[in-house]
Amino acid sequence: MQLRADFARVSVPATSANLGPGFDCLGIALDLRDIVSVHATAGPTSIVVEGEGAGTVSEGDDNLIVRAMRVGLDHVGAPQVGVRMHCHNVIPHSRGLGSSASAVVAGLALARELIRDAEALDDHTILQLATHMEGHPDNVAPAIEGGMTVAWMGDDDAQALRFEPPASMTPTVFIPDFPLATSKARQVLPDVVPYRDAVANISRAAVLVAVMSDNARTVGSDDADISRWLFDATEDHLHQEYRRAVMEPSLALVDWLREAGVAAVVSGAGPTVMALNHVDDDMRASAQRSGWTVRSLAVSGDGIRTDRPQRPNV
Ligand SMILES: Nc1ncnc2c1ncn2[C@@H]1O[C@H](COP(=O)(O)OP(=O)(O)O)[C@@H](O)[C@H]1O
Ligand SMILES: N[C@@H](CCOP(=O)(O)O)C(=O)O
Repeated sequence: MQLRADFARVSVPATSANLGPGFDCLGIALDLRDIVSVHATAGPTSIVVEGEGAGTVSEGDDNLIVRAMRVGLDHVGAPQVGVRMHCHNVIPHSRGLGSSASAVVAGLALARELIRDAEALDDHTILQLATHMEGHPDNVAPAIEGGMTVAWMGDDDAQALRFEPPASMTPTVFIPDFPLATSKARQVLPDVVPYRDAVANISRAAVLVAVMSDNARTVGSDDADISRWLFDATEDHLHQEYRRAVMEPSLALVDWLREAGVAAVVSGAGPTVMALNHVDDDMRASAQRSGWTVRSLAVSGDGIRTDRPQRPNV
């Protein structure tokens, strides 16, 4: 496979996985984007990181975006190139907002922009490669396609359905000042769970998809507003409680918000907390006083965005 271009720029959204009961399955894209540009050069790798991760993420060939880009180029048999990369990062790292999935998807999307036959790295192929790198498909699916996604592992490959959540939905995220690596938050999960917990999660996750896809109605009721089920639909028994010990403040915040009727969940593997329905000003202010960064983020209808500027500025 030959290269088509020697410059590419893409942006990829933050994502929030699980949404409570949909462990390793449900995800939503949020309107917070990392922008990455790359020059293919003959020289050695050089990376400039601005914003999140500046001074901490690798600026060499083991940088996650570069690794993903190389996976993409290898997959299609394209030549490896020297890399001059610029990263403008706004997605917080190790906070449960899918920064690593966004980095992986950005690298693969950059590879697609550089090669002659973009179809060889279509969204389905990027979903496979990115899921393989991440280990689970729930963040990468909305990072690629935007909106809300249901992703699962088939016998051989990852699959995902995408749909548009209600236009009125603007999640609120509560971002703490402490990080938690996803790998660490996965280590505390049990190998087996009680049957009744699995059943509870299946029902909640199914209700959540119905509520979010905005075309369901309550059986035996004339009330067309099903958003009142959002609270029940975000109840989880599979991962959040098991993770309490590694993010006590996050679970305490979830408890506090839920006691007030807010449909709050741990975002991804935490430690960010996300609320799917309204959070009043007093609650926001109170959380802020306790050190949480509180932001309302619209759902991003787009996943990967590609920008083909006239004059590259790497
Ligand atoms: N934009 C990026 N560029 C390079 N590496 C990144 C980037 N974003 C995330 N990473 C890597 O992924 C790690 C965080 O991944 P993870 O623990 O899965 O948390 P999360 O994906 O929830 O933010 C960072 O410490 C960093 O090594
Ligand atoms: N299903 C995963 C989601 C991890 O999301 P992240 O944003 O924390 O990387 C999990 O719960 O481990």
